[in-house]
Order: sequence, then C-alpha cells, then structure tokens
Amino acid sequence: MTHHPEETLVLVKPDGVQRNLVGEIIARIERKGYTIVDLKMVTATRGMLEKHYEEHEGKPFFEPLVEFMGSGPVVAIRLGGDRVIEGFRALAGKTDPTVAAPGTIRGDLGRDWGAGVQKNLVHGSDSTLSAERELAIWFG
Ligand SMILES: Nc1ncnc2c1ncn2[C@@H]1O[C@H](COP(=O)(O)OP(=O)(O)OP(=O)(O)O)[C@@H](O)[C@H]1O
Repeated sequence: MTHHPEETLVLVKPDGVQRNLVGEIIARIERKGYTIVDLKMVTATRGMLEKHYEEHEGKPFFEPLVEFMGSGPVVAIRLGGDRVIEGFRALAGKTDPTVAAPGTIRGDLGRDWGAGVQKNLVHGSDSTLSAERELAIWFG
C-alpha cells in the first residue's frame, strides 16, 4: 500500500500578513521539512470563520475573533508530512504568544498587543478530524 503522509491546515492570521511575516513563517515550516501541498491568500467570509471556529461559538472571545480573522487576508496552507499536525503545533508554540517558548513561531515573533491572546500569528489544526474538517472549509 502507498504511504499517505498526514495533512494539516495552517493559517497565517491577519496579524502575520500585516506584519510581513509570511515569508519568515513559511521558511520555518520549510526548514522543519514539511511539504507545502497547496497555498493561497484569501480574505475569509463570516460564514467560513463561523464554521472554522464553531467549537468556540458562544464564548466571549468568539465575536472579536471572527471579526479579527476577517479583518484582512490570511494565508492558508495545506501542509503535509508524517505527524505534521502535532509537529506544526509544536513549531507554533503555546496559544498565548507572551509565554510561548522562544524558538517557536509565537514565542519568537508574537506578543500581547492589547487584545490578549487573539493576535497569535498562526493557526494549526489540532487533530486529524479537525484537519479534515478545516481543510474542507479553506480548500474545498
Ligand atoms: N481568551 C481568549 N481571548 C481572545 N482570543 C482567544 C482566547 N482564547 C483563544 N483565542 C483565540 O482563538 C484561537 C483559537 O483558540 P484555541 O483555544 O483553539 O487555541 P489554539 O488551538 O492554540 O489556536 P489555533 O486553533 O488558532 O491554533 C486562538 O488561537 C486565539 O487566536
């Protein structure tokens, strides 16, 4: 049987695009050895974001998060590689960029800009099930 490496959805969020960190973030992903299978820049619709963040619906940060994520273009990446889901999340670092470990994308490039942990540069799917669901939203 042929070997199909795992895939995950990575997003460079609007703060990463606005700060011109797309190249830096992609360079880290490539140096780690993962494969960019597909990539596009897109400004998400409200519908896409409501689906993407459906697990957070009703939480106090949901509305501001959807608004922020639709405030400008994001770079969506279909990323492949063995254990890429956990591997990319390790590269990204903890959700809160203020305390994310140095060496990670969020730890090296992120901080609190006054809206708590919202502007944390990247998203990465957290399970095979979310990866499949999220890749369908962003890549159809
Ligand atoms: N308390 C909060 N206040 C503001 N924004 C938040 C808060 N918690 C989470 N977020 C935002 O919602 C996103 C999704 O939250 P989640 O808990 O799934 O974090 P994560 O799994 O580390 O991040 P992601 O799913 O984006 O990789 C976070 O990346 C962050 O942008």
